[in-house]
Amino acid sequence: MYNDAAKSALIEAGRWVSDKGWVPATGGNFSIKTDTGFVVTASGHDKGYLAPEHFLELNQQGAICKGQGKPSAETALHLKLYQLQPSTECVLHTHSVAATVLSRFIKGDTLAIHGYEMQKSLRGISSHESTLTIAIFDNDQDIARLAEHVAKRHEQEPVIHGVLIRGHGLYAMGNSVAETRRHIEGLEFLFACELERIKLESSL
Ligand SMILES: CSC[C@@H](O)[C@@H](O)C(=O)COP(=O)(O)O
Ligand SMILES: [Zn+2]
Repeated sequence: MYNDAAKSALIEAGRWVSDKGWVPATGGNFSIKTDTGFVVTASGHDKGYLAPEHFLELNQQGAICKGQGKPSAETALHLKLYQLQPSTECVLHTHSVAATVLSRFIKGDTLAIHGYEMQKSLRGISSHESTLTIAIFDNDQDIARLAEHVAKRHEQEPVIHGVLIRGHGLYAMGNSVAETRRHIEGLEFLFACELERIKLESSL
């Protein structure tokens, strides 16, 4: 994808994800692979009101080629996700209430979901009877270290649709912008269902 088209796609994704309430304040960051490297959001902007000047163009190693401001504080995690799954074209990071709370409620390192038809919104899943697993990582302000934890976990169990960062949010990935958006929407629906189920079961 060309840089300008990549920025337009991310501006549109930002409006959509903001309308959903999944990137409050200046939370979230987005990237897309381009023919020369990556485009990533600049740090500290409201992702619902992005404009072309709110992006940096990076080369394949993550060095800045063009753009103003600082690249997202979490750029290293985006780059790691592209490295781990070379078919990944787009990474969108969101801060929904459901992803934030559920990732705190689950004490272990995995969210396991089964029994929901909506699991089929995720690439490669064809039945509600399968178990979808999403890796959960403790939040860390050292993004390079967090990215290394994700890489280590990927060696044991490939990261396919995304990862949860505890008390922080979701990193979703896909082979196109449309697929990444679908993965976010499907996962957010599943997180919300799980939260409702946990609440109901704990009040019985
Ligand atoms: C609202 S604070 C959120 C940030 O700390 C961070 O997690 C985030 O998602 C946005 O960081 P940014 O540097 O703007 O890409
Ligand atoms: Zn974040």
